[in-house]
Amino acid sequence: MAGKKDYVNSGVVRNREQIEHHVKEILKLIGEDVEREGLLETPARVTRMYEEIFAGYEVDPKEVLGVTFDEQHEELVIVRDIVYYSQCEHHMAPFFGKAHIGYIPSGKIAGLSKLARLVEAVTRRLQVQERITSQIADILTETLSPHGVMVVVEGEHLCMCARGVKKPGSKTVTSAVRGEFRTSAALRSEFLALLKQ
Ligand SMILES: Nc1nc2c(ncn2[C@@H]2O[C@H](COP(=O)(O)OP(=O)(O)OP(=O)(O)O)[C@@H](O)[C@H]2O)c(=O)[nH]1
Ligand SMILES: [Zn+2]
Repeated sequence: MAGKKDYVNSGVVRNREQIEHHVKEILKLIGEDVEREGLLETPARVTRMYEEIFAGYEVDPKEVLGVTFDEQHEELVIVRDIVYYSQCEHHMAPFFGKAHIGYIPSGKIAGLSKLARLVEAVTRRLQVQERITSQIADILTETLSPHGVMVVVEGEHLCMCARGVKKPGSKTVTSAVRGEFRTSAALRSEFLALLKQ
């Protein structure tokens, strides 16, 4: 089912009425007037937004890489600057940034768009950045059996900007290395150098 179209969270669609009801209750509990004009449609809007931002639950990330091609290119492939939006599982606040994926194929390559779809599948959920990073690396390793994988994810977390410690502009960078990237500092440097170009 994954990979060919953009997904909505059908669980959210099925439970639309209940979610709308609970959003309305929260609005009341924070002291809002749910009858004022600007808020009348808000529970429905929030629910429609959940359909999109939690669409990843509908996608098996491994299936996204179901279509691969046999190709004897055993050199570094990088897709960088893949923009993602996710929700922190601690506060349900957005975090967003860019994911950079590099791998060295071993006879099998992935369609380039599928790497971006993989990022979508793992980020459109409640997440932590570290797990996003390692899931991408592990799923690529499992599905393509490449010589190596390196993933770098950059993120800005609104739960650290708008509230709490209030440090806007701080960036979190996470990386995951698998296979030959683990043992070769030269490969890791090549990947990082190509990210800067
Ligand atoms: N490691 C990691 N931490 C995250 C991520 N997103 C949010 N957090 C952190 O999750 C932690 C939750 O800490 P708690 O002490 O339970 O929650 P809190 O009282 O709201 O913490 P503060 O944000 O420090 O006010 C915070 O330190 C957040 O910065 C993430 O992707 N990775
Ligand atoms: Zn948070």
